[in-house]
Amino acid sequence: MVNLEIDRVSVRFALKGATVEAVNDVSLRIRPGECVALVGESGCGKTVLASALLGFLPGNAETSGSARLGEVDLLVATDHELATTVRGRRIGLIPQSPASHLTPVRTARAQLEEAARVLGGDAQQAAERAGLLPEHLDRYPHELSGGMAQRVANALALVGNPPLLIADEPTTGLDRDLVDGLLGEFRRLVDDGHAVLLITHDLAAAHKVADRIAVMYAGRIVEVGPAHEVLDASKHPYSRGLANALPERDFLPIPGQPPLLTDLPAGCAFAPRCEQATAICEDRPVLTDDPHAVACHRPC
Ligand SMILES: Nc1ncnc2c1ncn2[C@@H]1O[C@H](COP(=O)(O)OP(=O)(O)OP(=O)(O)O)[C@@H](O)[C@H]1O
Ligand code: NI
Repeated sequence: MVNLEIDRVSVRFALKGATVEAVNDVSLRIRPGECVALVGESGCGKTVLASALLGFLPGNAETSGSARLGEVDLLVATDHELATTVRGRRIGLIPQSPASHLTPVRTARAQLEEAARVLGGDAQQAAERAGLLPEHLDRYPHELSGGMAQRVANALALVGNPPLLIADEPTTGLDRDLVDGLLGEFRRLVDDGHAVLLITHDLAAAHKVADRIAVMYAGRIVEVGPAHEVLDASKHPYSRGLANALPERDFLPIPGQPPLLTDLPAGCAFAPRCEQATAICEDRPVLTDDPHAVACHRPC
C-alpha cells in the first residue's frame, strides 16, 4: 500500500470575466492505516479537491501541483488510465449527492453486481456491510430514499476493496445508528491498513474516526494535525470557531461569510472575520512544517 502525496495542488475555474480560485496550494499526505478528515464550510473547495484527484473536473478547470499515488500522478494521468487502474480499484469514491451518480435505468443490485464483476469484488458482502437489504437492492435509483442511495454509493465505493477511500459527505441523510455503523466500517478499513480521506461538515464524526484533521478555508489548508489537538487545542482562530460551533460546545456559528473565491484577499483570507487579526494579517501566512501545523500570524 502506498501514500497519497498531494503536493501544492491548486485548481482554478475560468469563467467569463472571472477566475474561481477553488483550491489553493494544498499539500496533504494520507498514509495507509490512517484516516484524515478534511473539514471546512460549504464552498471552501473540498469536493473540487476530491474531483481533481479522480479526474472528474470540468473542462474549464486548470490544475497545478501533483498528487502522487505510488508511481501515478493523478493530476496528469489520462482518463483511460484513471478509469482502468485508479477509480474503484486504487481509489474508491463515495461521491457527494450520490443519487445523481447512480445510473437511473438500472437497479441498485444490477449496478453493484456489475461493479463487483469489473473490479473483482463480492456484491453481497458489500451490500450487507452498507446496511442494504435484498428488497432495497431491487429498487431503481428514483425509488431509493436519500439515505438508501447513500448506502448504495457506499457499497459501490467499497466493493472493489480499494486501498484508498475518498468519502465526500458520506453521512448526509443517514440516521445516527447508520452514521455510527459507517464510521465503524471506516475505522475497520483503516485498522486493516486502508487509507481514508473523509470529507465532512460533521466535526463530531471527524473527531470520532479521524486520526488527523485538515481544516480548509477559502481553498487553503489553514490547520492540520492530530484530530483531538485540532479540535480541542485549535491553533487557528477559524478551527477554534468551527469547534465552538459544535452543539455540545457553545453552538455559536462564526459570524460573517467566507470571501468570494473570485476575489480573494492577498493576505489571510480569514482576517475579515477574525477577532485576533492585526495589520500583519495583510501578509499571507504560511503553513508551518509541524505535525500540528497552522497558517496564522496570531495563533490561539
Ligand atoms: N465547474 C465550476 N465552475 C466554477 N466554479 C466552480 C465549479 N465547481 C465548483 N466551483 C466553485 O468552487 C468552490 C468550491 O466548491 P466545492 O464544491 O469544492 O465546495 P465544498 O467545500 O465541497 O462545499 P460543500 O461543503 O457545500 O460540499 C465553490 O465556490 C464552487 O462554486
Ligand atoms: Ni462538497
